[in-house]
Amino acid sequence: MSTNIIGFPRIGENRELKRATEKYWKGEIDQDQLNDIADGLKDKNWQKQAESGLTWIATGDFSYFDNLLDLANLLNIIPKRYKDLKLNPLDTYFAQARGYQSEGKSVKALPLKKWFNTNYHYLVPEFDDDTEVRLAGDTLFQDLTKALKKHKNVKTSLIGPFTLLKLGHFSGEKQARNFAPAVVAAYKDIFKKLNEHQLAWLQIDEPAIVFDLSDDDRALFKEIYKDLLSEKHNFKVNLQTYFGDVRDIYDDLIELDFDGLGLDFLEGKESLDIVGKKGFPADKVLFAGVLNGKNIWRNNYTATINLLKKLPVTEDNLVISTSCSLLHVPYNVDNETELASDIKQHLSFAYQKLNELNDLNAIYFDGHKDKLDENQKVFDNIQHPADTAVQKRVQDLKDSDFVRSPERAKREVLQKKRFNLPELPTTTIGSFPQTKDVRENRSRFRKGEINREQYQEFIDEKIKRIIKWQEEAGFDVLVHGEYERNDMVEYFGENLAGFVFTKKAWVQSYGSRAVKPPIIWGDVSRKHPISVATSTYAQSLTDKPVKGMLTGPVTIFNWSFPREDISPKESVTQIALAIQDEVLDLEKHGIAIIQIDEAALREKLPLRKTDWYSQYLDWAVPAFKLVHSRVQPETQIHTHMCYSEFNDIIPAIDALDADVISFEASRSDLSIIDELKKNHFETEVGPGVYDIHSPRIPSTDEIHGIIQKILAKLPVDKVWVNPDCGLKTRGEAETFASLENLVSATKQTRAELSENLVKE
Ligand SMILES: CN1c2c(nc(N)[nH]c2=O)NC[C@@H]1CNc1ccc(C(=O)N[C@@H](CCC(=O)N[C@@H](CCC(=O)N[C@@H](CCC(=O)O)C(=O)O)C(=O)O)C(=O)O)cc1
Ligand SMILES: N[C@@H](CCS)C(=O)O
Ligand SMILES: [Zn+2]
Repeated sequence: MSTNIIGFPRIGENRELKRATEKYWKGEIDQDQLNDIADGLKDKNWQKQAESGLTWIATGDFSYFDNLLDLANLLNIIPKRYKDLKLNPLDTYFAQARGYQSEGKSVKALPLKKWFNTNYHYLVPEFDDDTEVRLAGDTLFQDLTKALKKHKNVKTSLIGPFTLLKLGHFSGEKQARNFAPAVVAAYKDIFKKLNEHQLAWLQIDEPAIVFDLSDDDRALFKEIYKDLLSEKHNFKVNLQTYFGDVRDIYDDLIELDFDGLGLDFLEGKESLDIVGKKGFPADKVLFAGVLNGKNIWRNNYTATINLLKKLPVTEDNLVISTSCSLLHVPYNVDNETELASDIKQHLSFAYQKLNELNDLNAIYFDGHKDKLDENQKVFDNIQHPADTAVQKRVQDLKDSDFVRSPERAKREVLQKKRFNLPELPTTTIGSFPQTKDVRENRSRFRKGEINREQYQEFIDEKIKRIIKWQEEAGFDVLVHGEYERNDMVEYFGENLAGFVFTKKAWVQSYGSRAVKPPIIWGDVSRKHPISVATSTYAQSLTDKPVKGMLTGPVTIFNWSFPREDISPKESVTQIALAIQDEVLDLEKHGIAIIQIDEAALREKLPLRKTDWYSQYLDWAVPAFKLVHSRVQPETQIHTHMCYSEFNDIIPAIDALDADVISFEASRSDLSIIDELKKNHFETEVGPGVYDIHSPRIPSTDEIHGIIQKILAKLPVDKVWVNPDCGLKTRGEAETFASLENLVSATKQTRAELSENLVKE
C-alpha cells in the first residue's frame, strides 16, 4: 500500500524561486538569503506531501537552475574555464548556467537543451580529457538530513550514470565509455554517504533508456549497474524510467539487482505488453507510473484501476506512482479563483495529483468504491465546447490544401527581386526585451488601472522606438518587438476561441523562466484578427519590410495543455486553419514577410525513431504547410525553431516548405550546418550567430568568426544573419550592444566578400 511521486515542482506556488534567484543575480540579496528562501520552498513541498498521505517524501528534486547541472557539479564535471573564474561554488554553478562576463572575463554558458520531449531544458554536462570525476559536493545529503529531521519516510533521487553519460558532451578524445569507471566510482561514494542516513529508497532516474538502444548502450548500462549495485547499501534502489517504455532493455533490468523498477504505463506504449509477456519479478517492487505527470486533467479512476489490475504484481510489490516528475505541471488548481467551476472540476495540478494518488490507493487496496463513483460522475459530465463549422472545415480539407505553389526555387527568384535585400540580410527573431515597464503596463491593464487605449498607446510608443532603433542600427528586415505578448503561445491562445487560461499555473521552462500554458478546452477557431493592427502599424513606420509575426500550430499545440478527447492531429489542424486565416489577413493588409514560429516542432518528436513519422511528423508537417499554402509566391514565409537538434529530420524541416528558417546554432558549435549541406537543404537559413539565453555580449570579432564558419559550408545567397532566438528575456543595454556587433560583423563580411569578388 504505497504511493510515489517522481519529483515535485520547485519554483514555488508564487514563483518565489524565480524572484529570489533573479534578485541574487542582481546582487539584491546574498547567498544566505537565497538559501533560506530555497529551504522554505523545500519544507513546504515536503509538508504538503506528508499531509497528503504520500508514502515517501521526495528529496533530491530541488534545484536552483537544473538537476543535471547539479549532478555535474556534485561530480566535479565543471569545465576548467568556469573553475578559472575563481568564484564560490554557487556562482561557479550560475556561471555555467548563464555565462559570465565581468572585469574583462567572459565565458559562455553551457549549451541548454530540451529535456526529452518536454518544454523543460537542461544544461549539457561537458567532459574534457582532463575532467576528474569525483564526489565534490554535499547539498544532496544536506537536504536529506533536513527532511529526515521532520519526516520519517524519506526517499531521495538522482539522475543516473547512464543518462548522465548519454546526455553529456565529450569535447576531447575520451568518450562516455572511458568515463564510466570514474563515474561509477563517484556514485559509489554517493552510496557510502547515503548509508549514513535513514533513507528508505534511492530513486535513480534513467530516462535515457527509453530511447532506441544499441547493443553497446545495453552493454554499458549493464556494466555500470553490475558494478554500482555491488557497493553495499542500506537503502533500497529504484531504477526509475519515464517518457516511454524500456522495450530494448527490460530483460536486463529484471536480471540486475535493483529493488524496484519504475515504469511509465502512459507514455510507455509497450510497457503493459512487456510486463504482461515477460512477467515482473516477485522480489522487486513495481513503481507503476499510472498517474499522468504531464497533463492537467483529473485522473479517471476507473481506467487507472483497470490498468493496475492488469499488472502482474501483488499488493506487496506494487507502488502507485506518477508517470514522470510533477515538475511539468503547475502547483495548485485552487489558486485559479477566476476559472469557471465546470472547467475547474476537470483539472488536477501537482497538489491535486497527490490527493489522487491517495484516492487510487484507497480504491485499489481498501476498496473505497465511493471515491470511484464520485470520480466517475465528473467524467460523465464533461463537455468540451463543440464548433461544428470548425469540424466541417477540417473534414473538407483536400490534399491540395496543404501544397503551396509554385515550388520554392521559383518563389525564391521572385522574392529576391521583390525585396532586393543585401547579401546576408540581417534580422532578429521577433521579440525585443520585455523590460519591467512592458510587463508593468500589461499588469496595470489586467488589473484595470489603465484602459485599453492607454495600454495600446504605450505599446505603440515601444514599437515606434524599436523600429527607429533597428533602422538606425542598420537591420534589413525589421520586427515590431512583440511588446503586446505575454508569451508567444499564451497570447495566441488568448485570441483564439477554444482556449481557457489560468492566472498562476506556472511551469518551469529553464532556470528562473516559467510559462503558463493555455488549456485547449474546445474546438479552436479565429474569431477576429490578432496581429494585423500591430503589424500594419509597425509597417507604416518604415520603408523596410517588417515581418508579420505568428506562432505556428504545432507550437501552439505543443506548448498548451492539450485536450485528450480528440486526436493531436485533429486539434493541430483546427489551430492551423485559425492561423491560416491570420496569415491571409496579414498578406491582404500588405505584410510581405510573415514569420510563423515553430519553436517547439522538434520538442515533441517521439523519442523512438520508428514513431517519428507515423506518430508525429505525418500530421505536424502538413499542419504547418496548411497555414501558408494559400499565400502569393512573392510573400516570403519565414519560420523559426529554437534549438537545432534536428540533424536526423532535416528532410522533414525542408518539407515544411518555408522560404527562410532561423534556428539556434551557436551553443551547439554549428554542427547542424554540416548536416544541412549533406542533405542539400533548400530553405534559406539564418543559423543563430549568438546565444540569447545568456546576458553575455558577443564581440564583433566573435560573430564575424561565426559567419565565416557558416559561409565555409553554406552558399552566401542562402544565408541570413540573426541571433538564435527572441530577445524578450534580455536587458536592453546588452541586446542593443550585441545587435550592433551583429550588424557590424555582417557589414565587415559583406565588405570582404565584395573585395574578394573584385580581386577575382
Ligand atoms: C522561447 N521559449 C518559449 C518556450 N515556451 C513558451 N511557452 N514560450 C516561449 O517563449 N519554450 C522554449 C523557449 C524558452 N523558454 C522560455 C520560457 C519562458 C520565458 C519567459 O520569459 N517567461 C517569463 C514569463 C512570461 C510571461 O508570461 N509574462 C507575463 C506575466 C509577467 C509577470 O510575471 N507578471 C507579474 C506582474 C508584473 C509586474 O507587475 O511587474 C506577475 O504575474 O506576478 C506578462 O508579461 O504579462 C518569466 O518571467 O518566467 C522565456 C523563455
Ligand atoms: N518570435 C519569438 C520566437 C521565440 S522562440 C520571439 O522572438 O520571442
Ligand atoms: Zn526561439
